[in-house]
This record gives sequence, structure tokens and C-alpha cells, in this order.
Amino acid sequence: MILDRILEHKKAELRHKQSRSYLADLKAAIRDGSPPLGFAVTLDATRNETSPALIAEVKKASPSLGLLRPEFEAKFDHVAIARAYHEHGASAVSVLTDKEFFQGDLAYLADIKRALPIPVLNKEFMVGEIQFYEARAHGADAVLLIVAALERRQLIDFHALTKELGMDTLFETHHERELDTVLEWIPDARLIGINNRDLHTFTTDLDVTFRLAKRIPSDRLIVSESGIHSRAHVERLAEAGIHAMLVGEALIKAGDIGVKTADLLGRTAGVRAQGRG
Ligand SMILES: O=P(O)(O)OC[C@@H](O)[C@@H](O)c1c[nH]c2ccccc12
Repeated sequence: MILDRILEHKKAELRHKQSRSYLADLKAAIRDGSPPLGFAVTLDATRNETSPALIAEVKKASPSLGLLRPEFEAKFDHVAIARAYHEHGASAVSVLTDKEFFQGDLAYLADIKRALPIPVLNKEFMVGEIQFYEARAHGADAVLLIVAALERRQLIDFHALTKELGMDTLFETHHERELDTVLEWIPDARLIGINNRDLHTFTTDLDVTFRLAKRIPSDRLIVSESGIHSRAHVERLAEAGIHAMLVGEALIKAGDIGVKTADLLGRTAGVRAQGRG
């Protein structure tokens, strides 16, 4: 399936990054950069009864759809997109940095971090330690660990490294057994992601969130990921007590990204947003 292909490619990519001087450069950049913002804390503080906190994703392409908008071929203004998210109520931004399958870039992460005061998640396929230094050096406040992609030992060690670097970990699950692995082996896992997308078929189903959420202790923050397209979806998530939601496609493909952001959150876009392209 696609995840296996991506992981294979990611490991090959990492083999070219294993020089001591690269790690030393990243550590120096981390030392000279600003400290991370609290990702989980921000989500918790900005959610309300009618809407989970929004993590809005800067996503240029996906393996199933290719470019999400044809005009991205000529111009992809990642900072303008992130700014629209922020101005219309997103609590945090997720930035895809994988080049091969999502046409992302670590530079997008750094640019967005510099431009905005809200926390950023580095959306990557983490398979080696160097990537955590890269994430932090480019401004990440949180990273994603995909439970289906990692051994138990890696989950534990990568989470420890993430914490050491001052970032938060979002654990992504899709099946009961993956969720149980996290709950059993990572006692301090605060942010639990439930990916509604089946990586074999690419179909999304919000019921995955409702099913898995029942097993999650109430002291955790639940993040519903993928396939969230309408205000009706968001209301169902809010009713189920879901704390946060990760949305890419629906926002990126909207005629007006800012208006769609506000719409998902049940707000009307402000005057500042009107008349924008
Ligand atoms: O574009 P969507 O359906 O709103 O989904 C966003 C996000 O959940 C999705 O991009 C995603 C979830 N987990 C991932 C892991 C890697 C890459 C991408 C993802």
C-alpha cells in the first residue's frame, strides 16, 4: 500500500542526510532559534463547545489526487494560505514537508513559522532521529508519529526525543489496535490523532473517529484527521466531544480559503476577508 512505498522512499532519503556536520548545523539552528510554542496547550485553550480547535493544513498535493489546485503548478503561496487560516480562526497550522508524494518542503515550514504567531505541526513520515532535529530547526512546535509506520520501540524513543526538543507529539491512529498500543506504551501521550482515511482505499469515514474516541481516556486531547468537509461534519465532531480537527483538502480546494475556514468554525468571515481572492 501507499504507506509502505512512502516509508521506503523516506528511509532512502535519510541515508543521504547522515553526516555529522548536518546534525551539528541543525543543532546550532535550534540553539539560535526561538523556543517552541505549546501545541497541545493552544488547542486546548482555543476550542469551544461548538467547534473543535482547527489545525489547518498547508497541502499542495496528495498521492491520491496529485496537485489539489491546477494553478499550484504556476504558483503555490504557502505563506498566504497559512495567513488566511490564521486570520479566520485556525488555532494551529499543519505543514506537509514530504517532497516526493505531497510536494511539500521544509522551507514552507520555516517560512510559515516566521510569518505567524501560532503553533505549527510538521506533517512528515518520521522514520529517523535526524528528522526531529530538522523539524525543530525549521520551527516545528509539534510532530506527527504514525503508529502504523513505527515499531513500539521507535514510538517510545521518538516521543522522548520530541519532548527533549520541547515539541509535542501527535500520535496518529486508524485502528483499535494502534490506539491500544499508544495507550498502553505511551502513558503520557496527550494528543491522540484518529485518521479517518483508510490508507488502502483512500476513502474517509468520520465514524472511525466516533468509534475510536470511545476508548480514549478523558484526560487526552482527541484530534480527528482527514475527510472533514462541512460545517455539518464539524458539528458532529463537536457533539461527540472531539477536541481538535485536522483539515486540508476542504480548505485548500475552496473558492475562498479564508471564508471556508470561518465557515467550518461556524463564524462569518470578517470584513477584512471580503473581496479577497
Ligand atoms: O486533506 P484532508 O482529507 O482534510 O486530510 C488532512 C490530513 O489529515 C491528511 O493530510 C493526513 C493525515 N495523516 C497524514 C499523514 C501523512 C500525510 C498526510 C496526512
